[in-house]
Amino acid sequence: MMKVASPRAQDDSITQKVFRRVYSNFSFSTVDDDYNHNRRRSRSGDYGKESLRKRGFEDKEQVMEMEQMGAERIKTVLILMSDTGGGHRASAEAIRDAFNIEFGDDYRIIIKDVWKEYTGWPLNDMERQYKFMVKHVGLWSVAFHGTSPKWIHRSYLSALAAYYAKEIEAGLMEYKPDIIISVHPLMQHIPLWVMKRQGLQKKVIFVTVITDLNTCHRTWFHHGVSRCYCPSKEVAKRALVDGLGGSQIRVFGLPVRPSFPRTIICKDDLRRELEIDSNLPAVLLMGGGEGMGPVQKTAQALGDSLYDSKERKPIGQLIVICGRNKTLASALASHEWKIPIKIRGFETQMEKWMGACDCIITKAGPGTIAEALICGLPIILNDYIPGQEKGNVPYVVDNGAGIFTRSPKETAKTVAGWFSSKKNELYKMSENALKLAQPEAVFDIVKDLHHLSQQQQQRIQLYNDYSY
Ligand SMILES: CCCCC/C=C\C/C=C\CCCCCCCC(=O)OC[C@H](CO[C@@H]1O[C@H](CO)[C@H](O)[C@H](O)[C@H]1O)OC(=O)CCCCCCC/C=C\C/C=C\CCCCC
Ligand SMILES: O=c1ccn([C@@H]2O[C@H](COP(=O)(O)OP(=O)(O)O)[C@@H](O)[C@H]2O)c(=O)[nH]1
Repeated sequence: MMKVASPRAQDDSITQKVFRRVYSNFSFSTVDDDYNHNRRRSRSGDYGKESLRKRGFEDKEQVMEMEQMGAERIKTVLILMSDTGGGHRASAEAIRDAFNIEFGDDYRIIIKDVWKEYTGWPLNDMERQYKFMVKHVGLWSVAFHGTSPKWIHRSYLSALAAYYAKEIEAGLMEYKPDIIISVHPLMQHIPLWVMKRQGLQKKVIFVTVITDLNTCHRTWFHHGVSRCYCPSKEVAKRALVDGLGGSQIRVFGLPVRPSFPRTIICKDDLRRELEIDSNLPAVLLMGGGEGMGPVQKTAQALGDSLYDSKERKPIGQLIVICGRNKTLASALASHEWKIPIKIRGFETQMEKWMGACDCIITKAGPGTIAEALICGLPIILNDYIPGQEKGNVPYVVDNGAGIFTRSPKETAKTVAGWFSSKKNELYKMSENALKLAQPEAVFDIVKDLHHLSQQQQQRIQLYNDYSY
């Protein structure tokens, strides 16, 4: 039977234990006492081992943690995501990698679907529900637009927050985060609600990194965040309209894994490594992490259009990345092909496959689009999920980085043209793609977060120094 959780009602819950250990500086006190304790510590001005031991902190772990608090201690960053599609994890990993590159061991990064691990239905099952809904696009469209009004999604999410408060607190606090980053549209309201109830809003920095390029859902915008990182001006405008302040909004771009801009290997080397023909132009065909969209029909149409039946030879080659869609991979593998083809499952080094190809065909997933732009790949968008992906189409097409068509035959004809008589068009679009790319976005985001974290540390220091 389900229980309605009340975070402060019970003594010695897991949450309280974790919460105290992390935030009460060993005084096992309330939040207010925590500040008093800091004041006492600050007055003494001494964090040496001996001094701590004299004060009764004999436990080795306690002494080490006390020492860390006085100095620049390692900060913990908790990134909240869900595998509803492949884009949220990709962005989370991008942020983690950029933190590591920029700040080394100064930050400990944890990527988690806290809902999945700690809560119950419907939060712990979002992947399956999302997969089901996007297969029935009409249903998704109703869910997406029907939940757009603030009063609808707010009240539902608040009810879920109250219901799972204890579990979510435990989930968040287990990792002792100094910074929480949400890269998911449904991970603002609930953690912020919990943080507010625990008085943690001033201690833990909470930011949102939006991973949709244009027509994103309004659940992304929450007034309680320290920052809302928007990937484009279009999203920033929406954030402003939704009432976020200018000081909360930053527009750096969509975070893409640093391996994309930083892997500078020439196409020939990549093709050798991936065992792709080095002379024929190559088109990459994919459909996000789940291998969605008209991939099979498009592959078959390309099998015809990239074969010159007069000369009896291929004019191009095809790489299909099916992601987690195993049915698609086996259907393609059982087909007979006249052109060179590679059929792959879920790939972990997408930058290599993109770097080895000359253009890409994909549904309008924001992650794939942002990565393709960095690789200078002209894009054929062959599908989009209604709602959040709709606006990605004009984002690409209006900027001259690609085209949109749902017809597999037209797609195949366009690629054949690009690989034969219309090479200039391909080249021009590649240039436009590179102009639109924002390879440094993820570094700008982590640098800004570092700055925020330093500012917060200074504020705490000031408070400790002057509040007697
Ligand atoms: C008044 C009529 C209401 C009708 C509502 C009917 C059913 C409601 C059921 C579910 C609600 C669906 C939530 C809608 C908000 C979605 C916000 C959003 O943008 O979600 C996108 C993500 C997936 O991320 C996207 O992945 C893409 C790739 O495929 C791409 O990368 C894109 O860039 C990404 O943004 O979708 C989800 O995660 C949805 C998971 C659905 C699981 C439902 C779990 C329910 C929990 C909370 C629902 C919250 C609010 C709903 C309010 C319902 C009120 C009736
Ligand atoms: O085999 C694969 C297929 C996809 N991706 C990555 O999954 C993400 C897909 O995100 P996108 O927003 O395009 O679509 P979604 O999968 O979320 O629908 C991108 O970063 C892809 O590079 C990957 O790493 N390996």
